[in-house]
Amino acid sequence: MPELQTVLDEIAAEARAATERGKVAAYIPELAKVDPGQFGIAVLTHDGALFTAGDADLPFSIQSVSKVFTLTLALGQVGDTLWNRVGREPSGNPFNSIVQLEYEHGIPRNPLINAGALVVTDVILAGYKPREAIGLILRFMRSLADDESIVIDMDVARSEQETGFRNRALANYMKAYDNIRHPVEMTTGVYFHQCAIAMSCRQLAVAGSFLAGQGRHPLTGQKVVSAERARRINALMLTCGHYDGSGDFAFRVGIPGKSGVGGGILAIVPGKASIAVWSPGLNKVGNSLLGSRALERLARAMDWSIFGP
Ligand SMILES: NC(=O)CC[C@H](N)C(=O)O
Repeated sequence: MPELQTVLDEIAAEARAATERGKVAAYIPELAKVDPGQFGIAVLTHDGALFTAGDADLPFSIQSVSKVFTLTLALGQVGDTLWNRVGREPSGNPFNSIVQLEYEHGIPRNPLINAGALVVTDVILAGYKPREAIGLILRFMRSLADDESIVIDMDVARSEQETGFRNRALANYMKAYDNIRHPVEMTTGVYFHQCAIAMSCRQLAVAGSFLAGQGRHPLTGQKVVSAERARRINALMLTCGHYDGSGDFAFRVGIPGKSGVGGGILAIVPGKASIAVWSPGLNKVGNSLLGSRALERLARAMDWSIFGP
């Protein structure tokens, strides 16, 4: 087995030299300003050792990677009753698709597409003011990353607030089926802020590590969720975490992963490691182009695919 640090250094060097880098998300104007030349990667192994390469300490907009963490929070609040309001099947559709909702009567396919994540956020919002729910989510991220310096990028939140008509459409549609219980502006407002949390690869790899450790955080020792819940969240990440690119990601990389349009991906090697990679340029289905490639290369080099060598 090669040295992990050597593999990461090679991957970062290749990424730096890559000419084809994908396209940054432009539908959120603030994200369109991000320099596509950046690349970072961080790996936290099960024994608590951290390895990084490239721009691993630069904060980026975590966007839909936040959906894994809000799902964890919502399951903690309402348990399996969550599944009355959201499904557990891959969508085979783009992350912001609205068509399926009509066929399926306002119940989103899974919690990792926008419609499902809006329901999850609506669940978290119960009993709180929007500001309190945003604080709850941010504190959860800080405690998991063991880092109080994590903040929300308010320019990104505002930018999405100003342009997020599609997400409002999804929320309104589900509200017609009583699957959004708060005013649409409240639920979407909290959702835009959770997406605008800024974190580095290092912080994200640490934050997600409980999913690699059967629910226990390797650095803080905290039991975040049961082993069963960690396993199930990983299963959802594998089948749904890359939208209509989930099959291809499983085929190429072979581990649970969750991407965001900021170009970040959190990937989990159960029992072995938590990985965060970031490169802002996206492929056609909205997943980080170089990030996906880096994970493919890393999983192969370290023999990390859950499907075998
Ligand atoms: N795939 C994503 O990262 C999408 C998140 C983004 N905030 C949106 O709702 O459009």
